[in-house]
Amino acid sequence: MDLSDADQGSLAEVKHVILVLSGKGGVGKSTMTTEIALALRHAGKKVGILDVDLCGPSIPRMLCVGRPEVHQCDSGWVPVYVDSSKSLALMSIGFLLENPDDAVVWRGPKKTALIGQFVSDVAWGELDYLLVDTPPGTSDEHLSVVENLRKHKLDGAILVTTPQAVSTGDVRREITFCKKIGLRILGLVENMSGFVCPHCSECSNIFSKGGGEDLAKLTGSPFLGCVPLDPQLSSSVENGKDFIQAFPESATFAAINNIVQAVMTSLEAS
Ligand SMILES: Nc1ncnc2c1ncn2[C@@H]1O[C@H](COP(=O)(O)OP(=O)(O)OP(=O)(O)O)[C@@H](O)[C@H]1O
Ligand code: SF4
Repeated sequence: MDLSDADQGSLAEVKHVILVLSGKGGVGKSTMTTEIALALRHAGKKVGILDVDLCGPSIPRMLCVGRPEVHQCDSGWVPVYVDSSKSLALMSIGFLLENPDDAVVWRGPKKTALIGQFVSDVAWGELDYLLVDTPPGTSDEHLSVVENLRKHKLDGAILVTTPQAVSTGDVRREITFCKKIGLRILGLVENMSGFVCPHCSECSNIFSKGGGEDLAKLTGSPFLGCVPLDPQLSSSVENGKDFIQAFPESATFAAINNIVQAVMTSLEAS
């Protein structure tokens, strides 16, 4: 879609916007959003994360920013910068909620209005990539995010799944959702694919592996790669530590980095 800068509002200086989706909760969508953002920053990109997961905004905890006071400027809400170089910016719906538990009981129109405002009113400034972390599933909130982003800018979606979720069909529903609304699937990520031993770094496939890749082939979607279940990743995420900075030689970082390189190649070539 070719829009003038004025039409693109606060996303005028954002080069690429990517939605991160998952068919069900707990598959590691927020973890993947965070790690993809950190890996993009590691690759020298300016990155933003918009966390619209009203029912569980977990990115602020993963990036150790707590609940800062959010300020407004003439062009909208000022995002919170995770680092002093201002190369990673975050805006979470959790920052604006007086009581985060309230959102769970809000009715659809209130959620939809807040999401609409959120998408248009953050003063991102110049960014290479904006990742949008959504609630699990395919609901009206997703449609609202997609509709609002499409008025501005939207490249496509990364779908996160686990080997078990592939077999339950959740990810198939997600693929159908994207196809129905004409949203480009940038690719599938199979998370928690194998277990990395914290003692010897050997990766064992506890659950069946490769279902994500097969499904991607079957549905004509790109497959971006597998990320193993790694205790060091989960403890970094739980403690708000930068996994990539702490374990740059790990197989898990290599896997995340391959995914990021594939996304950059696909978007920057087109
Ligand atoms: N590859 C991984 N290795 C180890 N732990 C992981 C991995 N991916 C996710 N986790 C852990 O799994 C838990 C769930 O992850 P996360 O919160 O990212 O899921 P989610 O899909 O965003 O869930 P929801 O949408 O319900 O918020 C977290 O404790 C996270 O640390
Ligand atoms: S993979 Fe090897 S080092 Fe790790 S727990 Fe199993 S036997 Fe021990």
